[in-house]
Amino acid sequence: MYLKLGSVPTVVVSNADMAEEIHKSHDSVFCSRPIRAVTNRLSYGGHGVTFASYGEGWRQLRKISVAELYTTKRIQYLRAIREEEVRVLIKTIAEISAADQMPNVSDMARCLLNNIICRQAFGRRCSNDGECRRNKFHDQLWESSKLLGAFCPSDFFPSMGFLDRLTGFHGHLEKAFNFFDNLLEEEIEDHLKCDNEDDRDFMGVLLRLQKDTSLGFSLTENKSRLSSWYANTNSLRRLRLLILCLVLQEIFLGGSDSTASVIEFGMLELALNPRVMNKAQEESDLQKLTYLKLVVKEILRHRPPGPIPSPHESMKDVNVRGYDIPAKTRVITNIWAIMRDPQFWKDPEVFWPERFEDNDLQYKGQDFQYIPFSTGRRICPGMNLAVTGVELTLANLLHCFNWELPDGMKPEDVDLSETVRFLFQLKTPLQLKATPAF
Ligand code: HEM
Repeated sequence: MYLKLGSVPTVVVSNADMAEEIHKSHDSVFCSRPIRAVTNRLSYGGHGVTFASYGEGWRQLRKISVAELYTTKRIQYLRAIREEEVRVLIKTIAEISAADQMPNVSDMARCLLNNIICRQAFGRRCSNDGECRRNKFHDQLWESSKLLGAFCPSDFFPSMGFLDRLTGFHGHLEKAFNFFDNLLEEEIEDHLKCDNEDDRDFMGVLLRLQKDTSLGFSLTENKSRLSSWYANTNSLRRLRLLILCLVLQEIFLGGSDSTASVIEFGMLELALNPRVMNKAQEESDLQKLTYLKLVVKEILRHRPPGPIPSPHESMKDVNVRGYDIPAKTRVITNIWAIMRDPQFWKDPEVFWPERFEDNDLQYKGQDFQYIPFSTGRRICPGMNLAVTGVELTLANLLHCFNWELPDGMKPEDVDLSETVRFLFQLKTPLQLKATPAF
């Protein structure tokens, strides 16, 4: 579908055939990102991985982060952190249910992920010791996520940037992202003071890398733009640190709430489908978790946390199936519609993990009817980290507790409405009754 959103030409991709055409046959043309007010601020003028335009800087940084942060070896290495944090979550839920209260699954999933990501990134938790309850990151991440998905006038009328100031959008943006700037600066200072440049956490890896002059990526070209945000920043080393730490910021924004949403929606679907919950709880081979893996695949199909990922942009004029698409056309891929297309999916509205039993659909973006992590050069690099964390968490929640809707509540009474910001989240936080299983 071709649209003109404001003054911006836009193509919406909402079926698997077209996704293959755009993200496979013509991926080299469509793998860039448009410059938008919010992502420009977040990425200090188009740096980092997630919001950078396609080019040498993006290629290098993506290659480094995939090789250093998202490998199977590193996921294994971080396993102890995930397991410890899930234990804290289980202990907190046990305390809440012992006090005859109901855990707020939505808040707790976010808290769990904030702690896991914080420890993976900086080597420390963001909650009080020994508990998994709402913490200061919740509101900040929520605010940033809201801004990433919010209507911003200059995104549709790029020549009218002044509207962002008049509407107050610019001020909100500065306030929200100053939090991350300060957090990252503090963490860098702390790590440098401790001379913690080993590979225990992502920050340690990045500090090692930024010293490596053989990497050959130039982080200096946009120094003037960066300097306007960092008036005191004039040393090259510091600039390199800031850019590399953007990768950490992206891990927070990309990895925390998205993974937490899968847990939130997963528990919702299981509470609404006791047959599926019982079958997953009865699974005997806890090493393989064959059925739970199908459940996670179905959660990601039925309720993908990023239903409409950050847009791509074409880098030159191109002809796709007879249609001329000019350079700088924005491409929005509607993952949600693709994964509910009745042409590929039987009863797409029904939550039915068994649909994955007889096929070999994988997350890797090769099967264009199933792309919860997108596809092509921009495919989510954190998918294995995310899936491992979701499987571990759900397996423990189901193994340790029986879960039910609150007393007297029927499935049809549950508020299923979602807010779509940058990510899908439930409007009303999910509260469930948890009874210890032993
Ligand atoms: C279940 C959880 C997750 C889902 C469903 C998800 C999904 C996605 C999607 C749809 C994209 C957009 C790709 C595109 O533009 O075509 C993306 C990009 C990205 N994700 Fe994830 N993600 C998840 C977890 C994570 C985690 C845990 C991390 C890191 C720790 C992460 C890091 C990133 C990064 C850095 C990008 C930008 C890639 C680029 O532009 O080159 N994500 N993700």
